[in-house]
Amino acid sequence: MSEQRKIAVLGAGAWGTALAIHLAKVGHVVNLWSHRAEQAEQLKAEQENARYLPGITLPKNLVPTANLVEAVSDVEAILLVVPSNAFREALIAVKKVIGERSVHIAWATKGFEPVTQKLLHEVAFEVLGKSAKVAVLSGPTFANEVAKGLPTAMVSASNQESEAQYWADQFHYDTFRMYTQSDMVGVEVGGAYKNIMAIATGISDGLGMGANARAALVSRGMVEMMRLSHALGGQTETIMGLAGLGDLVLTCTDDLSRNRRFGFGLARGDLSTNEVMNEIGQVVEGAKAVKTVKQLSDNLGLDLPIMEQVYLLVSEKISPQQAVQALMSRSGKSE
Ligand SMILES: NC(=O)c1ccc[n+]([C@@H]2O[C@H](COP(=O)([O-])OP(=O)(O)OC[C@H]3O[C@@H](n4cnc5c(N)ncnc54)[C@H](O)[C@@H]3O)[C@@H](O)[C@H]2O)c1
Ligand SMILES: O=P(O)(O)OC[C@H](O)CO
Repeated sequence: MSEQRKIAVLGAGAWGTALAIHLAKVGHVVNLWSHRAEQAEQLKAEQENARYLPGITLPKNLVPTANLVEAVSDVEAILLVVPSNAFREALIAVKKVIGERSVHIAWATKGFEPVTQKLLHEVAFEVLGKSAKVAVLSGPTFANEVAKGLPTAMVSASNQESEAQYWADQFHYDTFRMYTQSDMVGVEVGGAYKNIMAIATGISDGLGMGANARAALVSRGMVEMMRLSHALGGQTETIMGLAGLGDLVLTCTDDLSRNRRFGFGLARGDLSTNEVMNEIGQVVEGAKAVKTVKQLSDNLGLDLPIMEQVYLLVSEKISPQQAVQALMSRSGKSE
């Protein structure tokens, strides 16, 4: 292990808790912040996050708290794992506490800022300043598997090589590999777009469209991801890696994915978008991301047909059958 560090993880949902468990297992001292006081108390009393990761004991060197000042004031690194819509608010609160102190900051949130359509590194630079030490952590990672210590690989991306390496060093473990990257745009587009494609494959599988259709959605979904990444300044090769193809395959093919299950729910055709969301009871980032990407796509004049149908379906403008019909009736073209 690298030297023992004191690290704060902000956000005590499934992913924040799993990452905090991992960092504690590596040997770091970890403060896990929840924005709900009763949840922090429950985590302390039960040594378990019963709602999000039942049956997994929290290590002793993981300290739950609902006090943000307590959580971040004497740590050398902060990892944000709040939903994308709460990202800016959480970062502003952090900035107020740390002031000009130099702290390593990263996030494992996947998505765009819904109101501004910005990628999260753009939000981070706005709040913290262009020279801030920041990184984004992404890749094919179900919280439950990381919390159980199953083998996992991720990427740590930063415009400063030393920052990407810092986070890779803190996470490295015999069950965990963290690759470094410099393409924050590509990594963030991959993490946000795969959720939209997971909704699409959930719908397709929910309708019983078969394995051929699922494979077609995954590969054409990757082409859409590349188009958006390229248009926003990301590199095509990044999309071939863990944060693109890797996460696309994971989320589109396994029912642990909430976005995929959300698609299944929509395919039933008898529930509203909100009703399906409530049934899932956890963050479904793809439902927010598809609205952002639709606006970006219109502004940039991109051809993203699968995203377009997911958008119409999530917005309750068409039925699942109409979405399939629209995709299958498109004119032929070269691959
Ligand atoms: N669960 C996974 O396997 C996984 C893996 C990789 C990335 N992610 C990403 O991590 C992010 C968080 O997902 P999750 O799985 O932990 O979600 P979750 O639904 O399990 O939990 C969300 C957490 O966010 C908290 N929260 C809600 N509003 C908040 C606010 N305003 N301020 C602070 N906290 C707030 C909730 O109390 C809850 O603890 C998402 O962007 C998700 O895409 C999740
Ligand atoms: O459960 P999902 O669909 O939010 O996916 C979780 C992770 O992002 C998978 O990498």
